[in-house]
Amino acid sequence: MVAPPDNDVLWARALHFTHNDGSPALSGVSLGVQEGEVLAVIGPRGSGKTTLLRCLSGLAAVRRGEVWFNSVPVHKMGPTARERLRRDRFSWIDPAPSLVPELNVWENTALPLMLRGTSRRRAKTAALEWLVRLDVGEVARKRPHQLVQAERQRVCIARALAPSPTVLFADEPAAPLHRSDRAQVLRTLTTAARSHGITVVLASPDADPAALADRTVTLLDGRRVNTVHLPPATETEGRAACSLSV
Ligand SMILES: Nc1ncnc2c1ncn2[C@@H]1O[C@H](COP(=O)(O)OP(=O)(O)OP(=O)(O)O)[C@@H](O)[C@H]1O
Repeated sequence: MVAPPDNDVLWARALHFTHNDGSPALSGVSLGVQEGEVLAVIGPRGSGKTTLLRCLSGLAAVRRGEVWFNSVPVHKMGPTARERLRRDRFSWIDPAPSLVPELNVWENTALPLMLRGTSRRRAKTAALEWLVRLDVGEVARKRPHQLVQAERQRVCIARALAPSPTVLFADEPAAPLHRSDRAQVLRTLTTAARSHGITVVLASPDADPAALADRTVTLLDGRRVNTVHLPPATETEGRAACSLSV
């Protein structure tokens, strides 16, 4: 077994992944992510971006290939150890916002901090700061159902940044936003991550985030390729963006 390079916070080698129904998702992907780097993973729908992020973050168990986090072999961890790793070191943003309906916005944002042992008071202060930064400070006391989709997604982004994770996995984080909001939200996310030294792995079906990233990796049919033709962002917006009208 070859040890990963010292300056890579994440490192994957010859990653293969097949879904339970036999659908192939990754076919020998290798990559390294350096500490503090913003890495864009781009590729068309179904190219394996989500599966790659799930494998790197320990959400999906790796059966063939290796994933290392800070020289720790994630591929050898059991489900409990991977869950602890995700709770303590990683954050995740889904393309569609998902919040706890019974909690208000600041409580949702503070939750990951409290799960990591931060006091409620300190977690609330941090949550409110991040909500203001994401332009949703004024809805801090509302419940998720009182927000529009774009606001809920901004809350999810604040929640992911609030604990200052070592790595933030962002799977199409701007998908539910109007096109005019996307660049601003992606810029806020990447700027905030850089100022806090957070490593970001950001998946996108269009090339828009590449301009904000330090480096771009392109996937096609579960493999890394050098270039791929991607349709303009307007054609890749999909269902989430269509359902968002304020
Ligand atoms: N739960 C699943 N069961 C079976 N096949 C799946 C599952 N999830 C994804 N796949 C398949 O695995 C391949 C990679 O999917 P993945 O979601 O990782 O790609 P993606 O690039 O993130 O696409 P998208 O932008 O549509 O989310 C595709 O062929 C997809 O149909």
